[in-house]
Amino acid sequence: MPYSADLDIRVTDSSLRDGSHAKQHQFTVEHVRSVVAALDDAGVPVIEVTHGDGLGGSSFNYGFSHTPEQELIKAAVATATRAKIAFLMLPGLGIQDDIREAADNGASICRIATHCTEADISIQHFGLARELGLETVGFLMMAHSRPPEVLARQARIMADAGCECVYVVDSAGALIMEQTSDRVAALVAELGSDAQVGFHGHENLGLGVANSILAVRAGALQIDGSTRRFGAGAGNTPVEAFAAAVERLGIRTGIDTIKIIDAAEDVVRPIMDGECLLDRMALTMGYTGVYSSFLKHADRQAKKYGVPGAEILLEAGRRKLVGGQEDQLIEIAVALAAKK
Ligand SMILES: C[C@H](O)CC(=O)C(=O)O
Ligand SMILES: [Mn+2]
Repeated sequence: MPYSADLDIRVTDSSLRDGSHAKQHQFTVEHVRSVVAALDDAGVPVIEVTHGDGLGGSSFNYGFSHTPEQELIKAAVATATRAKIAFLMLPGLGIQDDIREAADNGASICRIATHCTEADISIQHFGLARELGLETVGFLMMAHSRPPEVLARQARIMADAGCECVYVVDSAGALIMEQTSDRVAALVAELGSDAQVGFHGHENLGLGVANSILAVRAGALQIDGSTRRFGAGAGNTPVEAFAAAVERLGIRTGIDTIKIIDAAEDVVRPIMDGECLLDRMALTMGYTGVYSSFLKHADRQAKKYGVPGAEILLEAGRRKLVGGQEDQLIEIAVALAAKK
């Protein structure tokens, strides 16, 4: 079933939210204006703008923002001519008043993320978002860590709470091909016409585009990516590569492929601190199933304690850490330093 009369699927660009991790949350109003203008002109229908860890993420644990995220949201809304502006929130980090403020500032899509076994903590937030007239999206994070039937039950909780599209979120970039499509298919079967299904990929095993195409074939109607892969870990599914590939497959996204290729090179790349690399650290995360947002935290602790960052991540994988347990990376680094 197509997404709408003129789109087969809808793409959300997350470079101004997932890319916030790679930028250590140092986005300025100017960065937001330039990226939103370019993506909007290229026909990207949804652009997500928030601290990497969502509303309220600016903190000692996750990293302080350069500019308050509500200012960034306002700048995005003022710049976009066609694109809708989305924001992310993790219940417990952000609070309900943050959702109200983002709605007042003109954002129109509320994306609520929970660990993939904790959907019940999103119920009141979806209720509020719907009351405010916002479109709703749910994120089941670290989706590689649970089988399709568990995710489907969690998706049902979100849909019943008012979520209009539940995403399989491959936070660790650890899903491989059919592991993606089986999860998406399970959600599609569970939700039927009650809610759409989406997929959010990371590139830690280099499979973002392939996994996203398989997600579409399994029935996903919304796909996330980041232009120039500007996201946590090795980054997200590159929007420009995905747009090019699916255009060749006859799948309509509404994105002008040449314009988004240009935006990646001329607008997004210059504001990145560096490319999001498929290097030892990122591969370790994909291989062992570690939350992509841990990359910069592990990097910092590795430097501080003089221990290998990849070893911190390996231990994080052994411990099966989830988002919110960033402080354990410090403990791991201290223990590794003591062993040395
Ligand atoms: C808060 C996380 O960065 C959300 C996300 O993009 C993911 O889990 O992946
Ligand atoms: Mn992500």
